[in-house]
Amino acid sequence: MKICVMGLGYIGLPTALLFAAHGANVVGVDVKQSLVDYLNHGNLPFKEPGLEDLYREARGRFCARTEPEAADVFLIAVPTPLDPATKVSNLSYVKKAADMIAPHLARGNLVILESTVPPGTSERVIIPRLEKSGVAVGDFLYAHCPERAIPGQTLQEMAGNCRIIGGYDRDSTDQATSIYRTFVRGQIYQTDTRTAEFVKLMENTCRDVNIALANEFAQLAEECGINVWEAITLANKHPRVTVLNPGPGVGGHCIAIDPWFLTENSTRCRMVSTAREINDSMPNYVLHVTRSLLSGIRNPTISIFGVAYKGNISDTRESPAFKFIQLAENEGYSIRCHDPHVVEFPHPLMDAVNAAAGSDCIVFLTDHDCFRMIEPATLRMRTKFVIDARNILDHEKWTDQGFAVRILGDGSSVQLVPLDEIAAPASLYPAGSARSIASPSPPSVSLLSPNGREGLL
Ligand SMILES: NC(=O)c1ccc[n+]([C@@H]2O[C@H](COP(=O)([O-])OP(=O)(O)OC[C@H]3O[C@@H](n4cnc5c(N)ncnc54)[C@H](O)[C@@H]3O)[C@@H](O)[C@H]2O)c1
Ligand SMILES: CC(=O)N[C@@H]1[C@@H](OP(=O)(O)OP(=O)(O)OC[C@H]2O[C@@H](n3ccc(=O)[nH]c3=O)[C@H](O)[C@@H]2O)O[C@H](CO)[C@@H](O)[C@@H]1O
Repeated sequence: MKICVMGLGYIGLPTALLFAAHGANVVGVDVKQSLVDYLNHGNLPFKEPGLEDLYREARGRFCARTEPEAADVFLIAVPTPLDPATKVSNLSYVKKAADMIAPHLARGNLVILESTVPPGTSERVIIPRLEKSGVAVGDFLYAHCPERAIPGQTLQEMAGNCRIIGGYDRDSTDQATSIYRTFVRGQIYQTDTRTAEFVKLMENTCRDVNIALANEFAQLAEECGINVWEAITLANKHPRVTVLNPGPGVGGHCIAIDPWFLTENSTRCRMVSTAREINDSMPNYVLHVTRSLLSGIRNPTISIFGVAYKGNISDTRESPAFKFIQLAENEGYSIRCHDPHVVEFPHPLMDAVNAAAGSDCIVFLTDHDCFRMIEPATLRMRTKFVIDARNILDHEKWTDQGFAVRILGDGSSVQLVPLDEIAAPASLYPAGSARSIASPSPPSVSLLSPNGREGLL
């Protein structure tokens, strides 16, 4: 069997290699000549556990090209971004991919759309473009098979997760099912194309709404003076409750985007757009917390630890760090960035020691495991503030080194400071002192460590 995979990114490349490693002859197509050359020289453009081994297994049955060619199966995995101005899906890449396939399409071929699209896109947009080949749908087979693997565990999930296959007709659904069966170990559920499109968007919208709820709980907890992390742990003891984790915002290529795809044609959506609004406002909230800590410090510098959109990956797409940095720079803060996983970022990336040197506050935006290993004693800060927006640190380790730690959602560590208790200017205290955080003008909050004793402002 010959499969032509359109788009060799985070989804298309692993999918192409999985098919090739399981016996298919795969032509991977990407419009980026440089990527095609890079792959054909044996290189991989991004890291993902198991991908190098898979590439070795696929060797001999995978090649990269810039143009499609005749095949039994065409699989589309090109981007479907959101237009930032209109919050409407940009379908130009899937349209182009369908147009590129059409001249090679023959009776009996199967076309699979893996890209995430608004409900109805297959019938209204993709199939009519494929029919320009002169072959009618029904004579070629068509299925939407949304991809649901999570970055960081892509290969494991592509093979192990259950799949939804939405065929144009019975034959399309069954053919697509048997093709995925070559490497999918999970259950395969069959449906129609429009339902498959809708299910994919529902899944990510459900997660977005639940994260928004957690983010709202975090802000409420701060107002109530309690620790949301403890409260979530306790609430989750209930057999029918699962509260997710609050954080500095929702990033990535999917969760921040797909809810808009679901609602773009509707006039009835309230909860979905409110959830988006809450999650999109979290960088503002973290900056608001940062601002209240740094008020009164002259020419303050913020060190951002973690610019990837989530822990232990290098992907920065839609990362909350972008908004936080832009807002902070617009307010005049100097910014330094550190992220050991990320290779390319518009802001210069430094090692931890340099990113923290002379800084006034470290803001942990990403939950990389390696951040837990940082030794605070090695960091030479001007003012020892830490904001843990993911609740990942060993807070006692940091407070022992004189840092005042503010945990997102921990209202038990935030107290109003009576004016006569405001600390003296930072410069009066030696570096390393737990009381080295101060301002000539009063900050509105003070900090206690989780045990309420150390790191007091
Ligand atoms: N990344 C994820 O975690 C993930 C998970 C589930 C679903 N998805 C969906 O899968 C689709 C692909 O996402 P991705 O993350 O792999 O994108 P990506 O940006 O990593 O890769 C897409 C690739 O397609 C190429 N391309 C663009 N137009 C093309 C064309 N006409 N012909 C051939 N190649 C073309 C681009 O050059 C790029 O290399 C999107 O719809 C996305 O929403 C992504
Ligand atoms: C339904 C689902 O699971 N879909 C997954 C999702 O993959 P993802 O990597 O985008 O998803 P997340 O890990 O949820 O991260 C998103 C952002 O939310 C933040 N976050 C997360 C959990 C939390 O409790 N609190 C948070 O604040 C996190 O830091 C990050 O910024 O979409 C893919 C493409 O469609 C799917 O294929 C994949 O199955």
